[in-house]
Amino acid sequence: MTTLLNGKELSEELKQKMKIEVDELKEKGLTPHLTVILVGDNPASKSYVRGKEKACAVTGISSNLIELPDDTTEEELLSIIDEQNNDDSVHGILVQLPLPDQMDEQKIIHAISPAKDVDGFHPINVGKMMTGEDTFIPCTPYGILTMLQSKDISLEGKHAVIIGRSNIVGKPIGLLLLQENATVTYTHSRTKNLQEITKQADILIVAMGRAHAINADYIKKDAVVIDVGINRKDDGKLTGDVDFENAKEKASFITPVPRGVGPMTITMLLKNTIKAAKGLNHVER
Ligand SMILES: Nc1nc2c(c(=O)[nH]1)N[C@@H](CN(C=O)c1ccc(C(=O)N[C@@H](CCC(=O)O)C(=O)O)cc1)CN2
Repeated sequence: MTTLLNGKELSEELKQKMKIEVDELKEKGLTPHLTVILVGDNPASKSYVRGKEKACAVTGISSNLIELPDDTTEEELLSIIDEQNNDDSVHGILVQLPLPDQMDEQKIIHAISPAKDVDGFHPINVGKMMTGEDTFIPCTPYGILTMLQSKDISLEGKHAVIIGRSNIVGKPIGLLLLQENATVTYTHSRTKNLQEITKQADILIVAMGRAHAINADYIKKDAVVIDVGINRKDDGKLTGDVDFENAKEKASFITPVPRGVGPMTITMLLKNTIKAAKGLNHVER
C-alpha cells in the first residue's frame, strides 16, 4: 500500500507548534524578524515570497519584503544586504533566487551574514553542515528530512539515490542523508544508465526540473519517492518530475506535487528564522 507524504498537512501542524514557540519568545520580549529581498518580477518568485510572508504572519514571526526592480545593480543589492546585516532587529535575511543575470548569485550569498543566513546557503553554513555541525540547513532538504522523520522512515543503511546536483537541493540532501547513515548515490543529467541506478534506490529523491521524467520503470518496489520538481503544465496546473499516478503503484511512500515538498520549504524557513532569533547559529557577522 502506498502512503502519501502530505507536506501541506505536516506544514500546518509544524506551524501551529512554531506559533506557540514564537508566542513564548514574544512574552520574553523577542520577536523573530525575517527580511525577504525580491529582485525583479518573476511571477513564481513573487508567489513564493508571498507564501513566505503569509507563513510568517500565521506563526507570529514579523517580516518585511524589500522589492527591487529588475535592473537593480549588484552594488545596490549589496548595500541593502549590508544595512540588514547591521540591523539588530533583523534576525534572518533571505534573497529570493533566481537573481537577474547582471548579479553574481554567489557574491550576493557571500554578503549575507552567516548568522542571519536562514537559507543556509552561505559557504560557512554549508561547511558546517558538511562537517555535521549545528547550523542553518537549506530549507528544501531540511523539509525533506523532516517529512521522512515524521513517518519514522528509517534511513540507516538504506540506499538513497539523488537525481540532481544543485547547491540548494541535490548536494545538501545527499549530505543530510549520509549523516543519517544512508548510502548515497548522486546522479545527474550526464549520468549513464540512470534507470539501472534508480532501480536500486530504497529512497529516491528527484530534483531534475523535467515534468514526469521518472515513472514506475525507474522505481524499485516499495521505494520511498520524494519529488522536488515543480513544473507548470500548459493548463497552468503544477506537476512534479515524477509521474505520480504511475509511480504510486510501486512506491511505499510518495510525495505529491503540489502539496508535497514545496510547503515544507517555507515551513523550514520559519524554523531557521526562529533559530536565528534565538542566536543559535553562533558565527561571526
Ligand atoms: N532564497 C531561496 N530561493 C529559492 C528557494 C529557497 O529555498 N530559497 N527555493 C525555490 C523556491 N521556493 C522557495 O523559495 C519554493 C518553491 C515552492 C513552494 C511551494 O509551496 N510550492 C507549492 C505550490 C505553489 C504554487 O501553487 O505555485 C507546492 O509545491 O505545493 C514554496 C517555496 C527557488 N528559490
